Amino acid sequence: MPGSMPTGGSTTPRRPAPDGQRAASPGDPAAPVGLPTADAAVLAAVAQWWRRHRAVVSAEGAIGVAYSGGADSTALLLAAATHWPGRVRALHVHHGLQAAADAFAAHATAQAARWGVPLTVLHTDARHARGDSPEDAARRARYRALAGAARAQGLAVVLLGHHAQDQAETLLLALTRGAGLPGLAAMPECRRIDGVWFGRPLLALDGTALRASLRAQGIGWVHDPTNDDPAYTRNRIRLQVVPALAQAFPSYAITFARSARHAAAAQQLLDELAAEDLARVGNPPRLAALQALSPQRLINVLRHWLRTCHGASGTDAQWREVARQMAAARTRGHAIELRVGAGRLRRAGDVVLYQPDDEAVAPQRL
Ligand SMILES: Nc1ncnc2c1ncn2[C@@H]1O[C@H](COP(=O)(O)OP(=O)(O)OP(=O)(O)O)[C@@H](O)[C@H]1O
Repeated sequence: MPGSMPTGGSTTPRRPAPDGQRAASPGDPAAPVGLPTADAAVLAAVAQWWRRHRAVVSAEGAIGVAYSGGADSTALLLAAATHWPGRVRALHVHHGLQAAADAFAAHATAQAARWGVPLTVLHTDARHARGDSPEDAARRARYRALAGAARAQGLAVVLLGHHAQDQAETLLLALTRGAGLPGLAAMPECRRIDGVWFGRPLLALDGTALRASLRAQGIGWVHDPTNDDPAYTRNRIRLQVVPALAQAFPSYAITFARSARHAAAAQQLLDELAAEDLARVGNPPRLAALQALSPQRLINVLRHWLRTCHGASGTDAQWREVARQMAAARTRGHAIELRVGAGRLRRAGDVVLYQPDDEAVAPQRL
């Protein structure tokens, strides 16, 4: 694994994990040696997360842990296996993108075996299309694979190892893209994707403390060298922006996480308002009812309608133009036809309709 860090607790899978146990050599199905003591803060975070969300996620089924072999998911796996003895299933995604992926999978397999946790390696094709971000393509492929495995294994939830610094990075990344509230809300603690619940119990925890605790116990982890590549925006944020931020504002991760929670709460209110407004304007929405709303509220309900009923989204500029044209359409003959996302929003008499691009050609195919 090129570029891996030989210092501290992180390790290349080609070297034995410095955990005082058996070496994690690829293909070595290490015999279970029992669990070391889990970090108290991580254990408490897992227990609190479960108390908050157990009523929503199914109380039945095993608990999945998305285990990359990195430090954070290692700490999470240990805490989960301690909290739910015999009930945890580890899932490792082999992205197939770098030569080291085999070694990551071998390390994860050996570590899970030492702790007596069944692990499944999921192979994905995470290559990105032209113009698509490689990070986004890999993330989408990863969640698809995790959700598919969770459904196949009947898992109650899949837990992820994101912590407070990851949350702050996500917020900063959203700012660099000019995101709206959904982006500023960053990563939720609990979310359903493709019919599967995903949970992030460690979002309030300090990642540095988490690593220090693993190191103190001699528990090893793998370091993905692509995390150091400054070609990726997230890495530049972590390697260049965050150190300066942490020096000037030592509590930045905690306060940023609080801001993300405020944004998430505000977005939830906007969604509730949009659902109420949609019930009032109808589906498809009536133009006159839309015109009775303020421009921002009109955009809010149409955004919600497009997302929930058509799985589509538009840009800021497109929505501003929608609001402008709807306000201007005061006569019966005033046509509206606008591009929004991968489709068109148009007036049909008293209502507005959305026609996705792929549907526009469907009648010719039939
Ligand atoms: N290859 C993978 N297989 C399974 N889960 C993964 C994988 N990559 C990431 N995850 C999950 O997503 C979380 C956040 O991803 P991130 O890219 O920050 O991971 P990492 O830095 O490689 O590993 P870690 O977060 O464990 O230190 C991980 O903690 C883990 O739960």
